[in-house]
Amino acid sequence: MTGSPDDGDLVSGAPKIAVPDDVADAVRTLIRWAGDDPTREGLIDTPLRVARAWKEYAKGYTEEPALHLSRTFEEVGGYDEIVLLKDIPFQSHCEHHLAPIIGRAAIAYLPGDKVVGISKLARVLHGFARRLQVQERLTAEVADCIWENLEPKGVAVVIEASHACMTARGVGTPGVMMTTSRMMGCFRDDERSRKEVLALMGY
Ligand SMILES: Nc1nc2c(ncn2[C@@H]2O[C@H](COP(=O)(O)OP(=O)(O)OP(=O)(O)O)[C@@H](O)[C@H]2O)c(=O)[nH]1
Ligand SMILES: [Zn+2]
Repeated sequence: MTGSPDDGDLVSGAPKIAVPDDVADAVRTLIRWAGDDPTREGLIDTPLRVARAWKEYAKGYTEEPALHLSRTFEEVGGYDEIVLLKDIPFQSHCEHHLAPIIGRAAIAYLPGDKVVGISKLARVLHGFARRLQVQERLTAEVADCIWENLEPKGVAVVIEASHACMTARGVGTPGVMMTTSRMMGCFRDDERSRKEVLALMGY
């Protein structure tokens, strides 16, 4: 593979991965298309930075989020109520414009026999968020992953996010938030359970 693994003047920050020449060229083309000169000093290293940044934004493609749920605990002192992690910040990118989606998620489940370390719920969210997404699919993927792997009695996922494709361009509506939810099991079928989980989430 051709590319630039150890660019001398990019010495700080995260370890530098090699960037294939065609990827850097694509960024140069985009800069030129945007109206600037990719050979001017301030933009010389930008193609490498952008390419590496995209590997971070898209880190989810290199992981299988379900694996975060493989270590479960079956003995949690008879706890059989809702477990909720809320206000989980996340970042994603919309698949239509490659623009940032910045939001917060609330993820709840009513355990069956399996309970998972609480950080794992956020790991599952990030595993799906660090891909090109639409918010509806992100919401569904997180809920389905928990449903299939923890076999709980219910799963509820609510995501609120701001889409830069709506705030920084296009319709131009800063501050507008999109809300999506997915309810499964008791949270879908039983109105009291759904009300309880939504109240715990603050809705
Ligand atoms: N349902 C949904 N739509 C999204 C999401 N992210 C972006 N969009 C929308 O995707 C649509 C793409 O519409 P197009 O008409 O193909 O693209 P566009 O001409 O750039 O549209 P505008 O954003 O209205 O300028 C836009 O309405 C976006 O607001 C998302 O997560 N879910
Ligand atoms: Zn978009």
